[in-house]
Amino acid sequence: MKGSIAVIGAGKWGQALHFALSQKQKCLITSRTKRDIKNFVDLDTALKCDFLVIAIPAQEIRAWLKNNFKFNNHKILVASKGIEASSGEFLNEIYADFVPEKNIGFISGPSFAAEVIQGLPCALVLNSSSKELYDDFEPFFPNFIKTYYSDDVIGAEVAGAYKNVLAIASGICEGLNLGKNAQASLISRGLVEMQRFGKHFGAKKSSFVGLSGAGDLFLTASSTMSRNYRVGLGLAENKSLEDILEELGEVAEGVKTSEAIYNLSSKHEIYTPIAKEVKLVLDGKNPLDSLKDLLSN
Ligand SMILES: NC(=O)C1=CN([C@@H]2O[C@H](COP(=O)(O)OP(=O)(O)OC[C@H]3O[C@@H](n4cnc5c(N)ncnc54)[C@H](O)[C@@H]3O)[C@@H](O)[C@H]2O)C=CC1
Ligand SMILES: O=C(CO)COP(=O)(O)O
Repeated sequence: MKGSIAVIGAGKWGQALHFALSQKQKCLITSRTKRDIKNFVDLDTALKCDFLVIAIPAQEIRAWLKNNFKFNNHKILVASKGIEASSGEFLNEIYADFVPEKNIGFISGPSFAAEVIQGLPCALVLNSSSKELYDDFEPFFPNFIKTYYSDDVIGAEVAGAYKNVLAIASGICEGLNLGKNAQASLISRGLVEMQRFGKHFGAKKSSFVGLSGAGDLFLTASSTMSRNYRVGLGLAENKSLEDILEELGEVAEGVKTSEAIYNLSSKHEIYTPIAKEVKLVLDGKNPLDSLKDLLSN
């Protein structure tokens, strides 16, 4: 189907992107389980589209690609934010086994699905080594989403994944009533930390002070609308991770991504104290001890 577009994955973000991409043209959507959404189709029909937007959780992507995907000259935008914990691979590395680099881009920037699905204003960065891919996708987006182009794929990947881990830390800080000073210091130190981590993998500094880095971090690390922030609040209340995730009922990418960052930082000897403490708390360390270790001399 020439010029046709489909969203794969009908979770919160997939549905919000489907809403946005349906404003100017018909947009199909598919998911593992059938949903009562306009223009819902089966996977085979969706895969016949030229343009795909894939919004499935980071840890599921490799298996999904292996079991379901056959490249047919598609142009693809990846909407997920995370790092695969089992391998430590960034999403662009996973997709590289299935899709040529010039055919793929990665969405980043501050964008709660709950606001996008109401048509509220939002700015997104479409990151790809191919400006042509950006030019192809840009006309699909509605007026309420302002899009920017960046070629810093790894910068967007690191920023989008890392901010989820920092949102957990910030939620812990809030839940422990440690105050706004402590929270602001965690968030700003987190920004420096994610930039240091990203630099190691070739990310550009500018991505961290823009929408993909500071923009998404400030949003996610300061709002109960964020699932990752709510994980932090639950940890501060000494709830078990199992209970927190069951209550959430949606993906919180920071949980597995903290493990990936911890392992990558150990392997590459990168100083990432906040991500490390988040991993330790998720493994059972007392949250207050952890925040004390981060915040006191
Ligand atoms: N919700 C939001 O505001 C935003 C989410 N994202 C990212 O988008 C990704 C998806 O998040 P949400 O849609 O919000 O999560 P969600 O928890 O609402 O939905 C996840 C969806 O993925 C599907 N899924 C899970 N495992 C699958 C598998 N093995 N194969 C196929 N489909 C599978 C589920 O059926 C569900 O429809 C995450 O990486 C998240 O970080 C990015 C920006 C905003
Ligand atoms: O990435 C997001 C907003 O940009 C959504 O964050 P959460 O997954 O923490 O809700």
